[in-house]
Amino acid sequence: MDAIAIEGLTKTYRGIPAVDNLTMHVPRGSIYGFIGENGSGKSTTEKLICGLLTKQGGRVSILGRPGDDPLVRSRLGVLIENPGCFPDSTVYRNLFMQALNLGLPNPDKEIRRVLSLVGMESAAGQKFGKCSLGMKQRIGVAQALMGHPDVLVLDEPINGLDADGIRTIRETLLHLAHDEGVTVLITSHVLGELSKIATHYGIIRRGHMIKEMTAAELETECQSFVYVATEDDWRAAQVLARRWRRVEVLDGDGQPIHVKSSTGSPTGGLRVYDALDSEDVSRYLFEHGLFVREIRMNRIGLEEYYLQLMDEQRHGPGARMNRAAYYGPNEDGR
Ligand SMILES: Nc1ncnc2c1ncn2[C@@H]1O[C@H](COP(=O)(O)OP(=O)(O)OP(=O)(O)O)[C@@H](O)[C@H]1O
Repeated sequence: MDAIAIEGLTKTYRGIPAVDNLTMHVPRGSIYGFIGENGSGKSTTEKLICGLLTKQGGRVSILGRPGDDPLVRSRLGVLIENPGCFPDSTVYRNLFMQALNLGLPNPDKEIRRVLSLVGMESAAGQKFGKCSLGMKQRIGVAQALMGHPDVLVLDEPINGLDADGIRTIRETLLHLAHDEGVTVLITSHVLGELSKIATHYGIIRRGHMIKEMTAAELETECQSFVYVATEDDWRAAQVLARRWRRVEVLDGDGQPIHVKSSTGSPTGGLRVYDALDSEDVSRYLFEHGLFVREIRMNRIGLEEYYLQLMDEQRHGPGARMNRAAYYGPNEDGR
């Protein structure tokens, strides 16, 4: 059963749709990465799920009950935008008030539990307003975790966190989903981090869900390629493009270099798509007098898959090929 099921959800601001006939299925116990460009409608959707906004149309069901059922609302833990905390009260006091709101029987124990989950025990006595941005984010997550919610809705929870904070939140969410069966709906623009924890994805554009998929489906859809580094990547690209349909030259960060005119720029290897065997590539280069420094099979990740999907949405299928340094049969007069 889905923890969150949405059909035909619609919300307009002054007649302009922010969420447009949206469908969404968040399975129980999943970590659902909700992805989209700025202004695509993620926060609005989350606010509609949590009842912080009124929908104009559609159905939201949470844990099998209508989204506005008070029983269901009490099972949600929410962090959307900034934590709702009083700046002049201590972190402990803020969480204590939250515990009272939720009617928790042992506030002190619960406050210590959630602060320890986000690694913020030492901040209990500090005024919230004096906490750093990253500390506030962690405290916001702690607040959402109070009362052992069944469903967590987290909007950009790792915004402003340092590496240690990101790891702490990652481990906490993995623990909650795996060991306690908590469902997590999470938005983040840090796709590399999201892909370390998400079991499912929903990709939204202009208020409309354009794709829902499991992490395993993403894996199959992400194209595989042979990564190869040579003594002269630009020459190797030209040689390889005679045999394979698509070859990209990468920069030092492993990103495809834009436009073929940058032949002089430093490189970080090549991607050879459609080559099923790295040995084939290696042999072909050797036959053409090129020395291979490194070679392995690899796949594109979530970030590239997402950028490719967005390019295709904007410009139609195949748009990505125009973005990168692309060596193929029609390039360079060959
Ligand atoms: N209170 C509001 N009044 C008017 N328009 C709004 C309001 N809140 C959001 N919008 C508009 O609704 C659309 C969706 O906004 P939303 O904040 O849901 O996007 P988002 O995907 O969360 O963006 P981001 O990734 O930047 O946080 C945007 O065009 C935004 O300008």
